[in-house]
Amino acid sequence: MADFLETLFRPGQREEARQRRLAVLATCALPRPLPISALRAALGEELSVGFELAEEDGFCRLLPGGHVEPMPKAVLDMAITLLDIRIITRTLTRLAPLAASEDEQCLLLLAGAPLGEGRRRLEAGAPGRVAAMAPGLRHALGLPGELPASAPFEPSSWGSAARQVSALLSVAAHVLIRQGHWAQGRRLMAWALGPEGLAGRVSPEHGFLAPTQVQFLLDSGRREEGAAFAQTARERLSGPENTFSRLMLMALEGRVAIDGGDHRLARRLFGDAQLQARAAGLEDMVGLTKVAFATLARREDQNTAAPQLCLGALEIFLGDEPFEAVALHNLGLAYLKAGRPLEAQAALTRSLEGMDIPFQQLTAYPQAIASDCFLGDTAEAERKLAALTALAPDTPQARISLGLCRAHLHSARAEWEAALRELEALHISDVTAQNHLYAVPAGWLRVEALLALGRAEEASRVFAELSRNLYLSNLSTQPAALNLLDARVAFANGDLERARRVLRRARSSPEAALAQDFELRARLLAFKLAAAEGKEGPREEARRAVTEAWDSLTQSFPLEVQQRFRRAYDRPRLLALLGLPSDKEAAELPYLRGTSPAFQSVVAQLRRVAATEASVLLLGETGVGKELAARAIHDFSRRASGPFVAVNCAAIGDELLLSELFGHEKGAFTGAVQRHLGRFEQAHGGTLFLDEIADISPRGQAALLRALQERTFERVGGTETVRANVRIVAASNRDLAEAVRAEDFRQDLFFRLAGIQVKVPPLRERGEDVRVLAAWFLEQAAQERGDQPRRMSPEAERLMRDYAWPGNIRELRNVVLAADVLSESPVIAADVLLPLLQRIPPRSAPREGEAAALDAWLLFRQHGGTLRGFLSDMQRACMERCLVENDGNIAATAADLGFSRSRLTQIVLSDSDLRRLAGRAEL
Ligand SMILES: Nc1ncnc2c1ncn2[C@@H]1O[C@H](COP(=O)(O)OP(=O)(O)OP(=O)(O)O)[C@@H](O)[C@H]1O
Repeated sequence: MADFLETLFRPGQREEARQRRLAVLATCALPRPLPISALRAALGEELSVGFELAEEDGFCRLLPGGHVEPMPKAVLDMAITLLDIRIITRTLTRLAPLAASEDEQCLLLLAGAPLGEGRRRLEAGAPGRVAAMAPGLRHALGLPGELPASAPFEPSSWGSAARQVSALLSVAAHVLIRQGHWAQGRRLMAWALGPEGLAGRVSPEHGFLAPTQVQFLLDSGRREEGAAFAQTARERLSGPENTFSRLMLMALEGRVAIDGGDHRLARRLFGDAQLQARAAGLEDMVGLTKVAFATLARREDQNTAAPQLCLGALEIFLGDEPFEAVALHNLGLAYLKAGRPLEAQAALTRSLEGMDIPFQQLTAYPQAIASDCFLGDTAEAERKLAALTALAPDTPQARISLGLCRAHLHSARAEWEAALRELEALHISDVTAQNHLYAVPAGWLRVEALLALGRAEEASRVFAELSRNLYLSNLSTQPAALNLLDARVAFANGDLERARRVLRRARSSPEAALAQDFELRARLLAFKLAAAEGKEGPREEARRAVTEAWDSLTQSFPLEVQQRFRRAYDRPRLLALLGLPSDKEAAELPYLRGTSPAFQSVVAQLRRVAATEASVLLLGETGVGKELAARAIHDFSRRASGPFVAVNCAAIGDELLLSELFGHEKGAFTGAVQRHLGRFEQAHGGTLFLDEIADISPRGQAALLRALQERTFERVGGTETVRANVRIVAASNRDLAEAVRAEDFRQDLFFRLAGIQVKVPPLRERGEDVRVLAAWFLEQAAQERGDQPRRMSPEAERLMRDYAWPGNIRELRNVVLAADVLSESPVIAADVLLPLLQRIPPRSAPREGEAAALDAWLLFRQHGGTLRGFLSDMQRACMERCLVENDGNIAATAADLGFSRSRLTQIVLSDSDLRRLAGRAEL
């Protein structure tokens, strides 16, 4: 799953696409023709093929003599929209040294980083023309100083360079907006365009600014203004050089049409835009129209088509990070709608990496955090909140977005009062009221919080406000979910009749079946309604339906997600509400079975250790369930919502172990094509399970010890010190203390790991558990078959009870599953089971010929140590016996034992007891 999108990104093609855009940006920013060699020198090898590709696509002209000609500004939108903001600022700053004059240089610097070096030079009062521009720029950039009396920019005084100046200042405005400095960006844009501002003169020259302007208006909730402007701009930008801008505007107009419920208009606009994009060879635009169609498909509940369209767009957007992010974001939303929350979470999380435009980030983060919270992954939600806090500009929108994220987190932890406080603070803001991207989720969460707090009347008021604000103007958004909320509010207010009616309406909507937990919530409400009526029949039926909905919602989740989800959703409360016996095992750790006192005492120990942060060492024979015990420690602990990462130390060769544990930097060794995060970093906020720890090499032991002592480490090939907050649980089926004595394992590392030791007993000491576990494995097999579980016959049970289970639960599981497959009847007979237990004979009724093996086995069991220790003791016992039988004669004993005389002499000499038994004359 984690890699499901990887295949879409082909590094080679990404690079070419990026170079081409970089070349377009450089060509547009040139004040006059410049040699390609100078540009390459300034921008580095990054542009080895960029200019040729840009020329092939008609975005740039190469003059004889290897010069690049400046391009009309109309193509600049391609570059600015499709490049990462960091690349734009770096490129323009690098071009600055190529400027012929101080003012040109200042302009390039200003365009690249409007609040950086260029601005500092202006403040210092650059000479010449730039100095003359200073008052206007100071005003536009919000610097203190006198306001210019009238429009300060007069293009005519700049002659032929005016276009250049205005374009570069517009780029600067664009950069400001993308960095989140909206007010300054807009002021600068208006000033750069002269007295009429953008709205007054959408000339082909400045066409590239129109989509940004529209996007800005839409994202700040001014939809009508944005749509009107998009239409005017599109009509004026009719020339072929403005195709990209025009198509962008069409896509944006379509977005407004969707929001207004006019799907036909949206479909026509997207269809036309796609046709024209194909005709003009603008592949990226084709990708964008696919995303637009996906939005439409999502709204129309085409839950298979919507993700497909986004995946198609992703394939086109090779190398366009910001656009890949848009496609991934939409993919996430499509998966949410299609009831695939795990995929949604992955796509939404990935999308955040490539987003560099604040207004996108500010809306995308709360959505991604909501998907984490739904799955109970509060650790991930917190990580995102911290990232957003670090990057958010200090604007009203950013404050709202952060507040919304915090409210999601509070709600996920059932801290309803705190959630409500956050939401009420948002509610008073004008920006929230204007912008449905914030108003909808905020209103929704408020209703949920009020319902949870039992403040039904207020919930009703807030709900009315929410539906009035949003749904009267926008009927196309989630009617089923809204109706369900409406029904829940009605029920809370005691209006059962209305609750029933609205619930019916909600469930009749085709979208109802899939959306997140809609079905579960709807059935829960139906149950409450039936319970309120007091009729036992419907009540029973509704109760069964709720359990079924729960199972179907959670069945596709991996184990750890189920754990988190269960906690987040509070299943025990759900069960209590249904009046079902609280299935203790299911509500806690469903995967850990066993009723024997020996096992229950281990579970109690695991619970106790889980409450601490100490390192734990799990000991026990192979297959006793050490990994499961480690997982249980994680799930019982406060880290449960964080990751659980397991590493089998024996399975990884020494050379790979360090990079596996600590990660590596790109280029650290052959094949290290990318930075790779090691298991320590992957387990940040959670638990790292080191299995088979006794098999770790001395080098690995030293590195591990350092990481545990210092709580920091470096990635292989890197110098940066990395800190990961992990709890370590290690396991071994060898006696680790013995390994320390034999100097196979470092004592200092042993003490670090074995803060607390827990011994998991072998199955043969867990009596009842054999039967309990066998029944559980049979039940699982039956579930997979979709059938009734088989049972063991009493003889088969006896056979299992008497068997020694050297491979413990793993062996039991394999045997039971094999018997399940082999058995033709619903009751598994002893003769089906017996051949499966033959590998090592059972303790009782040994069969002829196998008695010796059984003796050896029993002797080994009595010995109680390791096999190596047992064999060496056996060898010694045989020698003693043989020496006695041969009256201390070394030659005869050696012959009996199959040793050479000299080897036996050597052994006997090194052992004082044996020496005593051997005749003195012999040695
Ligand atoms: N209490 C239990 N309830 C249900 N299944 C169990 C239990 N304990 C172990 N198992 C199952 O037995 C198998 C072996 O368990 P696990 O891998 O945790 O053992 P281990 O001690 O770590 O083995 P090894 O030492 O070989 O690594 C797994 O399939 C696990 O799911």
